[in-house]
Amino acid sequence: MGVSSVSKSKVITGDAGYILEDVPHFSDYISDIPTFPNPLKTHPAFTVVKQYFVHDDDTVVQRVIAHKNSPRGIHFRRAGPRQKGYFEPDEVHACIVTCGGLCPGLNTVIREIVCSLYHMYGVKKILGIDGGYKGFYSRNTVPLSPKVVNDIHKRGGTILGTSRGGHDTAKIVDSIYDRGINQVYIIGGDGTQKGASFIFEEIKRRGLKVAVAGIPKTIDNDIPVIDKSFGFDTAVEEAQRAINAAHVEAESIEYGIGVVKVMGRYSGFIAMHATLASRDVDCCLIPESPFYLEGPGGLFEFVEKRLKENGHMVIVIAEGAGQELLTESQLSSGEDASGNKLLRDIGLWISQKIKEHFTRTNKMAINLKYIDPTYMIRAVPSNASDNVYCTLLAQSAVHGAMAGYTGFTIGLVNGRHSYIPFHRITEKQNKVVITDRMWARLLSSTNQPSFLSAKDVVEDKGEDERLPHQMLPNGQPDSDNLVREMCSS
Ligand SMILES: Nc1ncnc2c1ncn2[C@@H]1O[C@H](COP(=O)(O)OP(=O)(O)OP(=O)(O)O)[C@@H](O)[C@H]1O
Ligand SMILES: O=P(O)(O)OC[C@H]1O[C@](O)(CO)[C@@H](O)[C@@H]1O
Ligand SMILES: [Mg+2]
Repeated sequence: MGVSSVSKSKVITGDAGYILEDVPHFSDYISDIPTFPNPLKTHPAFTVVKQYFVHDDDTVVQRVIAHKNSPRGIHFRRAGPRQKGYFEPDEVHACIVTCGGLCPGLNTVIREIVCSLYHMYGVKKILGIDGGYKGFYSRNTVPLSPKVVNDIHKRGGTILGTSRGGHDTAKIVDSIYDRGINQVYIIGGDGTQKGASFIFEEIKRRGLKVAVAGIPKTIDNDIPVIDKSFGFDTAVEEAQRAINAAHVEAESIEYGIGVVKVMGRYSGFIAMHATLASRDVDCCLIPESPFYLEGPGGLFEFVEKRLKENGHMVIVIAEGAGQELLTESQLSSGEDASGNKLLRDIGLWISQKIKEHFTRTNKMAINLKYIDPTYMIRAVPSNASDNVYCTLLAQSAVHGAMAGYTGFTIGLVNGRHSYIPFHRITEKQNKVVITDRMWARLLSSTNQPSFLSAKDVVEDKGEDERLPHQMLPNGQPDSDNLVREMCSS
């Protein structure tokens, strides 16, 4: 097969400002590649469905709000089954790997990739890679079949195991080649998808007919472009249990304070949504919204006020919040095996600070209970809606690989499953935009201070410096977040 070079990003333009940010396809770098009719054409479940196959020209718009004269804007290729296949079922040798932290729904995605390959396309050779990326070159593989994965969606975690670090592109691609694998399904967060992109580039460089499909996973919901990541709904639901417990503890005792820490290294989505869902939370602290403790408009003043008014309060804090308050020596040093910065337990820190404040000022005898449910939230099986979401993600990934697409991540864009080029989801992180309506809704629901105006005066920081994530490098507002915010309005 002939190998030709392809440009890094595949952009196709059309009339009226239409832009398609397309994903790579085997035909971009392998010539004379044979095609086959999609076996779903004769599958009893699908033959009755009108227009089951996605039209080759179907694309999904990124920004749904448009003005009369606005350009049509960025689109992604619509996911789904194609008439033409680039693999014969018995030629396929697929593998699945899970990397990074745990997230509800991992097992459901594994299960549904296996079942879609097996039951829809008749693929029988499917392997699990044990223990994340390093498992490609340091562990034995696990044979997967519908029987093996039948019940796994009822369990938290990942039956394949996961890990951080150990991404060695050359060794991984050698292992893929040596094992004769030609479809690689990679489930993981931003780091994992960066790793998947390197694997794809190396496979393309070697001219191999191997499809690389990413399924984005992150409990923090910090992957851009997509509407939300799987497991996020489950995490928010599970966080309610901890918040309820904190509320029960706090309201049962005089001047009770419940502090709950949830995950969210750089993005406060779990904290924000759990707060909005609960209505028992008095104050939500997230990484995107700097806060301060002392003085007018500070956290201590608000805690005192709320305790005087209600006799108790609940604080939800994301693990990455308040890092700017820690001194150099207080910041946890070191990184995990993937190079992610290790964070100090901010929930414990803030609890101590509040206790010290009330002891020092002798204003009221508070009773503070600190609950850290972070790993409990992550370890549960996915709820019903996440299960359905995981199923569709898995099916879309399989349809894409069978149709010869590669180097893509599958994701929901404005409610439609789409194939998104890796670079679009790895180039930045999705964050809560605190000047958007959703954060305003939270502030109006908790009636907590925004902590902004006083800080502006004290530190006189420009908006761009304080909230760099709100602007793209070109100075334009972050349209991904605008879209998301608009969708939620
Ligand atoms: N820039 C990178 N290039 C290549 N591989 C990477 C990169 N970043 C991370 N990886 C690899 O991806 C895997 C998972 O990365 P990481 O631990 O950062 O988790 P993640 O996928 O971001 O998930 P999460 O942060 O949601 O837990 C690791 O094996 C790591 O070596
Ligand atoms: O499993 P570990 O290494 O403790 O990772 C914890 C991190 O993983 C995540 O759950 C997902 O990135 C973060 O919220 C959290 O900071
Ligand atoms: Mg990550």
